[in-house]
Amino acid sequence: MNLNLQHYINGEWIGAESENKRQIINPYNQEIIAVVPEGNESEAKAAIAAAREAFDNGEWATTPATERGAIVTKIAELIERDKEELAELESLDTGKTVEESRGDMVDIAGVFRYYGQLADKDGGELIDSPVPNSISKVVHEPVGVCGQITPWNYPLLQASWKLAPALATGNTLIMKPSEITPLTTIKVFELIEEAEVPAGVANLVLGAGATVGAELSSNVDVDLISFTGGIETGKKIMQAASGNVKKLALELGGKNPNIIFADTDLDLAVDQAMNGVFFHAGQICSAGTRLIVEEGIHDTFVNALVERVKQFKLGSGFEEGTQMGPLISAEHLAKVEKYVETGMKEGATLAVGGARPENPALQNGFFYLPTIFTNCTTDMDIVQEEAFGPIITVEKFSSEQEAVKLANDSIYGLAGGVFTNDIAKAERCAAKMRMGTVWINEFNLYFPHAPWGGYKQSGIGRELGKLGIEEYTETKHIFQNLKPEPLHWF
Ligand SMILES: NC(=O)c1ccc[n+]([C@@H]2O[C@H](COP(=O)([O-])OP(=O)(O)OC[C@H]3O[C@@H](n4cnc5c(N)ncnc54)[C@H](O)[C@@H]3O)[C@@H](O)[C@H]2O)c1
Ligand SMILES: C[N+](C)(C)CC=O
Repeated sequence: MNLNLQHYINGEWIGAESENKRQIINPYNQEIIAVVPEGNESEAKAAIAAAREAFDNGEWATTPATERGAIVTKIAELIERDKEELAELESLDTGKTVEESRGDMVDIAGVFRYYGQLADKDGGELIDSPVPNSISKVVHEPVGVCGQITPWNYPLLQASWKLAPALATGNTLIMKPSEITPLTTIKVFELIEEAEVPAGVANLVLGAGATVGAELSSNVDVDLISFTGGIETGKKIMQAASGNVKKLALELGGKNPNIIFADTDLDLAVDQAMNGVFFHAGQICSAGTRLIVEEGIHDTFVNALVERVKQFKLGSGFEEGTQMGPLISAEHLAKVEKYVETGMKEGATLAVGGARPENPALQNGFFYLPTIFTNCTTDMDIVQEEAFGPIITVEKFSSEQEAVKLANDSIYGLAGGVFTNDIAKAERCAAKMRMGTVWINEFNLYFPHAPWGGYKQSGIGRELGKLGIEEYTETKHIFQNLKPEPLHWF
């Protein structure tokens, strides 16, 4: 593997000689695909010191935004140049199909392009000051040193949502990818180096959350922590960040409702219900795993969905025709199996799946069959909790109000969908659904221009769009008195 399997700190690749190593496993066959250094608090502290020095005494923060934007755009061009290598690395690391990874790489280059062109579009604002003979202006400045922590399901996509805006706005950063899927993040740091981002501005530390991640979250020299991952980890990071009142950006879990009205196009709704869940074996924060179906079409819809799901082809992400790869790890497979067991115990009806595949060719991978539970009720754990796998629960509703009530009965508020031909009804539902993204007659579509993030326990703040770059700025009001005179008040 032609990759710098090391940390990248202060412009240097280090760690090859480290005795602490971690094996990176291909979830399709459990083969070791790489061995990387396992960083800990000392590497994290070294990276934080490099980022602090680069921000406080370097030139990145004061580099003209146009120049920073050009460098971020250069990274996009390099990603496009190496997109096939990146896609194959991503699929090797995560098990997702290479077709999905190719789509991710297009999205990722688009994120860097979007923020590359946005970098110099915020010249601040002159305020029409109410004070005579004065100038009042508002400017946006970089936050400072940013800790960035990402999950294993979309390693480079979630990293791009953090790296691109942080660099575009003149911040310095320390990126910690998930310890189980670091390969494409390592590769993008090779491209960051090739794009000549100054040493110390962007740093990469490989390692676990409880060591490297915890240091980034608590260290007083880190000004902002941007985290994407599970709710429980997010709570730990909130606590750790409170030490120096860091700025927080949290992108957390989801249990995303997909409301199917009887007046929808059935084929469309069945097709989109699968698109909403089974990409990457359902390991998607915004997976529409909570189907809420109008009574009148429930049986027809479920039967059609079950028949389509029974045809799924599971296999290697590199094999032509594979529709679903493995789950990420043995631990995660066990978690998904536990949720299926819970669903059975709670009285849900297993309509399809509910087991590992019997295909001998898949026995070395962490495979699980696409699974659908019917006769589900909102009080069930299988309905309320994020299994983060290929499991759909189906509830019934009889009125628009009931559908929205069910959709909102959740601690989560990341995303949701509504399928109906009555657009006024769809808009009424969208207005009442308490979540950061609502799709009407679509599911799981996202692009750099629109903000992404959650209501309730699905997170704090937004990534993507203009809000995604504002997360990485502080706002300052500069007031200038043009005719200063003593007040003689005291
Ligand atoms: N909202 C979104 O945009 C979004 C996108 C992708 C994934 N997710 C969520 O991520 C979760 C799956 O990812 P995961 O299993 O990698 O999540 P996770 O919370 O287990 O780990 C995420 C990252 O946090 C690190 N980490 C773990 N403990 C830490 C600690 N104490 N301090 C600091 N860092 C720590 C991990 O090393 C990893 O890099 C799901 O809940 C999914 O919904 C959300
Ligand atoms: C890529 N995204 C954020 C839509 C789903 C992540 O799990």
